[in-house]
Amino acid sequence: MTGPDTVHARFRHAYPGFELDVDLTLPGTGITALFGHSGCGKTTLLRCMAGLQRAPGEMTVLGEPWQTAGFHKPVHQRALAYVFQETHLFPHLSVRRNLEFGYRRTPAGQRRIVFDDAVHWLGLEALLSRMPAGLSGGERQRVAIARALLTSPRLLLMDEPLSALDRASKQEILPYLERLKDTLAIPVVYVSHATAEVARLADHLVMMDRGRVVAQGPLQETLARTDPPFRLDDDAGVILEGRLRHLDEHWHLALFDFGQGQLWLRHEGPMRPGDRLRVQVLARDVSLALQEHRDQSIQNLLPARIERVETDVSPGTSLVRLRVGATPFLSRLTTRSVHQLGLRPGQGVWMQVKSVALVD
Ligand SMILES: Nc1ncnc2c1ncn2[C@@H]1O[C@H](COP(=O)(O)OP(=O)(O)OP(=O)(O)O)[C@@H](O)[C@H]1O
Repeated sequence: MTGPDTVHARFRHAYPGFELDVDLTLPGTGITALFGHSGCGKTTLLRCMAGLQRAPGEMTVLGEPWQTAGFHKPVHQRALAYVFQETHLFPHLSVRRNLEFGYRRTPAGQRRIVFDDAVHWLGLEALLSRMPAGLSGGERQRVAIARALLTSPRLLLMDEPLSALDRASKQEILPYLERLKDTLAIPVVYVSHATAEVARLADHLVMMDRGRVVAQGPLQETLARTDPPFRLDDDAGVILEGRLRHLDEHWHLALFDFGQGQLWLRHEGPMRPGDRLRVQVLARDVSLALQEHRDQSIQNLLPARIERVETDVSPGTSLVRLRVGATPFLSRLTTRSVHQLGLRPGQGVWMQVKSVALVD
């Protein structure tokens, strides 16, 4: 399905020993994460979308054809920005001049992003007169992203933009990317290996395996899929979105409301009631009981219904897919427990959640 509010990409391309064959329709706003093991074809797909890699197929961006059976819009005529792991800033130009380079590339009548807005969104006010060599890795990447935005793209492609940064720089830049996600009204396709990054930023997820799309959809539903090859081994779990309802200062706990239920999490850092949060609940932190046991240490106890019981990565463990209202959860149990409790689809159970992590 393609339309004025979507990005449609359909490509086939072969390298020796590798074949890309995808047909994707992505939302026209928000961040779509392209996720998958090394070598599954993420960068090749991005290059096909950009037109840098010539491949038979189709590409339509918000109703505008970039590629059809008999037409290939030249790369330089596409309103497209590409942010890489390496920033490719001009070393001899100040931050301001680097940004102006992006800005001036777009004719005045086609500019949709104001210079000062991009500077503000990426927090670059104090860096404008600096030279790239004197910037930290995170600062350089912020400049590269602002420069890309100042070309007023209709599509932003980001290929592992944080992977060259250390943990501290990643933490520094993530809030800026989050802010952009809420401000920008264009589609962003974001390649990443890191589940934490995907969990924090993406709205939509595309999982790839050996050149094929194996799952795609809204982040929460797609991350919670249990059927191979989507399964995320140790990272299997779900992401919940909701609001902070209440802070219990005495016990240093925060009550998180995901619409269909509530969970306690540790009160960390600055938080205020009403704040929107994303939290991760890993399958290994969820256990199940047939009755409501209040006489145990786990604070988070929720009634749930079993949807499916699946074999796991090893035969000794099973993955149970559940729902609390409409919200999916996963629980990793030993296969012996599944048999002893007689767990089966449709059954009502009590879900005990040992730990809930704020996605940071
Ligand atoms: N120019 C090329 N010539 C031949 N084979 C290529 C070329 N570019 C990529 N490949 C192969 O195509 C496959 C997909 O590569 P691609 O870089 O798209 O994967 P990826 O998912 O982005 O990997 P990573 O996460 O490691 O960056 C790999 O097997 C790779 O070796």
